[in-house]
Amino acid sequence: MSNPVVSLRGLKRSFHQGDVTIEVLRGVDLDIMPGEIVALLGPSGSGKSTLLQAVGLLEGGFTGSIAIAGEEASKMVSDERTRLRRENLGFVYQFHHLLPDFNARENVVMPQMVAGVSRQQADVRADELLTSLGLGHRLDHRPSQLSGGEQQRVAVARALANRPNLVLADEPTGNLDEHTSDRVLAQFLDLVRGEGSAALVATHNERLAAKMDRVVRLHDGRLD
Ligand SMILES: Nc1ncnc2c1ncn2[C@@H]1O[C@H](COP(=O)(O)OP(=O)(O)OP(=O)(O)O)[C@@H](O)[C@H]1O
Repeated sequence: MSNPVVSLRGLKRSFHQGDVTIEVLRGVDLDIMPGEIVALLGPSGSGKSTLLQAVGLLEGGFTGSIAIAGEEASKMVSDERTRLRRENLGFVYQFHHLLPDFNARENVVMPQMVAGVSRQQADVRADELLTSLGLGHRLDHRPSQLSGGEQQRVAVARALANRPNLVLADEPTGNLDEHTSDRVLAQFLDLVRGEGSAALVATHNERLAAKMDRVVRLHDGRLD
C-alpha cells in the first residue's frame, strides 16, 4: 500500500500570552491516504487553522511528527520545507488572496511559473482548470470584476495548478452565501476527485462535511 500523503503523530502546539499558556493541539494523530478527502470539523477556536498551518509547513512551534508523502518535515530546515511544500501541497483560504492586478488566467499561471513550468503550458493548464470550474468565459477578468463565488473558484484552480498531492482548505466557502457555497464546494470536490488529489478541509459546516470521504473532529486538542 502507498504512503499516506500526510501522517501526523503526537502533534502539539501551545501559545503563550504573558503567564497564560493555551494548549491548542495536545497530541493529534492523523493519516490521510492518496486521493482521500477529509473534513476537519470543530468549533471556533478548537485549532482547525492551527492544524492546517502545521500540515502546510507554514509555521514553526510544533512538536511531534509531521510526514508529508513519507518525508519527515519536523526537523527540516526552511529551504527543505519550502521544497516539500511546493512539491506536494496546494492551499485554498476563506479569503482568496488573489493578485488584484492579474486576471483569472494569470492568477492560475503564476504558481506554475514559480515551479518552472513554461508560460505556454501554464496557460493551457490554467484554461483547462478554469473552464472545468465553469469560468471559461471569465479568463481575462480581474478579481474585482468577478463575483465572490467566481473569485473562490479561481482560488481553487490556483491551488490545483501544480497538481498537489494534498489540498489544504481553510473554510474554503466560508465567506459565500449558502447556495453559492454549496455549488462552489461541489465543484471543488469534483475537481479534487478528478485530479486524484487528497484534501483536508476545515469547516464549521456539518452538512458540507458530510459530502466528503471522512470526517475528523477536533475536541480538547485531539481528533476524535
Ligand atoms: N498566534 C497566536 N497567538 C496566540 N494564540 C493563538 C494564535 N493563533 C491561534 N491562537 C489561539 O489558538 C486557538 C485556536 O485557534 P485556531 O485559529 O486554530 O482555531 P479555529 O478552530 O481555526 O477557529 P475558527 O473556526 O474560529 O477559525 C484560539 O484560542 C486562538 O486564540
